[in-house]
Amino acid sequence: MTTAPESIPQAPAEGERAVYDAVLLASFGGPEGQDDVIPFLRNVTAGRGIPDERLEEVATHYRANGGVSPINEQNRQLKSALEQELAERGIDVSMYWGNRNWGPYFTDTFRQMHDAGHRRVLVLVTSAYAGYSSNDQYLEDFERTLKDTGLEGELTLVKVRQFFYDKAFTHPNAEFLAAGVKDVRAQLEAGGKPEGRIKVLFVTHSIPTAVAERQGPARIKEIFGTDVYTAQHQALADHLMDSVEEAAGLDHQVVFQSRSGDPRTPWLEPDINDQIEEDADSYAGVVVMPFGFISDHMEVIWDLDTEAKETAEEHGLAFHRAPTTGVHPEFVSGLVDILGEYMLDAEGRPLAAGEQTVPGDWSDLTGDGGWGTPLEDPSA
Ligand SMILES: CC1=C(CCC(=O)O)c2cc3nc(cc4[nH]c(cc5[nH]c(cc1n2)c(C)c5CCC(=O)O)c(CCC(=O)O)c4C)C(CCC(=O)O)=C3C
Ligand SMILES: [Fe+2]
Repeated sequence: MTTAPESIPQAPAEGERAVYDAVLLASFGGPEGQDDVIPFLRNVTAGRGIPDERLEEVATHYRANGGVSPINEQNRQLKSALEQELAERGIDVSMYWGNRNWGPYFTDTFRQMHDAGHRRVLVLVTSAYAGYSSNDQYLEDFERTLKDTGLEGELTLVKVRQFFYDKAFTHPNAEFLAAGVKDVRAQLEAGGKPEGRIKVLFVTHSIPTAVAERQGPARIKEIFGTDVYTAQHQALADHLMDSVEEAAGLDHQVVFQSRSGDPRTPWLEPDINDQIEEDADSYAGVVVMPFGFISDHMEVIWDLDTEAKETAEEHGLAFHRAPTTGVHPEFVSGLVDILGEYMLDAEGRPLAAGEQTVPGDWSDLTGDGGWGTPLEDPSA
């Protein structure tokens, strides 16, 4: 079992505990109609050497869904659920929403917040893990947006910590795992294979191995024997398997989806489809846990509900795709607890606190020597 002896979350840094007047929900963004699809994909891949054939292929995933990604509607729902939870707790703060790749863009949201008189903004990013795409790239976006809007020195932004190790994220996922195992057991029973072996596949977004290798700190690489991006997922997967009774004795593995970029550039493996194929002779069913994501956006519904499901069916495996945290009540209230670690009341006390459930020292999960050029095209 790969667990660190100490449990240390990332604490708010000096000066990050303050009185805030706005909370920004910061996300990826997605197209909302057929005409948006290609401009959106160009925004996502700007200057990063994703081949046109790959863009065309990804476009078909969106086109099959009317050119609409579910992600924006999911973020609207998360924003209103957070607003409701904040109001119920009497926390007086205005909520905003902005995206990296589609409207409402950060530039518009930043101006809107400033026009409304807000100066100290607490930022919640819709990614549970620390990594270049899920953390640092957002910080780069915020810096560029402050420059572009001339709001440097006017708006102060503080991004809250990652939360894959917090009850906000682990409790709903534990519930999903238990339900998934029960469902696959029921499917096997109904199919006359009650003794069939079940495997739990924990799936997350692949990233280039070179980007993963640049991330520190070294202590985590030593404990887990892998890169820090994978280690965060491994720690949560192990924790869920340990804490969910229904999953006792089952095999599990962290696998990856949605690789892109130049085919010659190595990305983290195995791909979920390859792993399902490899496991087909040894197992009767799979529980797929998309715990790399917080909502059922396009990458989840395409790569898992379409592709991975087909792969499993081709090989006669029972299949269950677990939900993502979405607007699960424990997720929403747990996120407000985490926001509350940073927000001080009139007496200078934090309004709330999250709770670390995955053991380990998860402080300071950044790129050790800088990220370099994370996604350079080897053919360039
Ligand atoms: C780690 C990670 C997360 C998880 C953390 C997080 O949640 O933030 C994530 C989330 C998402 N990725 C998404 C969509 C896309 N990602 C792409 C491309 C890429 N993702 C990468 C990494 C990640 N991505 C990387 C290293 C690339 C290569 C180029 C680049 O660095 O940009 C591309 C380009 C086309 C292609 O797939 O090649 C698209 C369309 C959507 C929206 C889905 C929707 O519309 O519902 C979401 C939430
Ligand atoms: Fe992505």
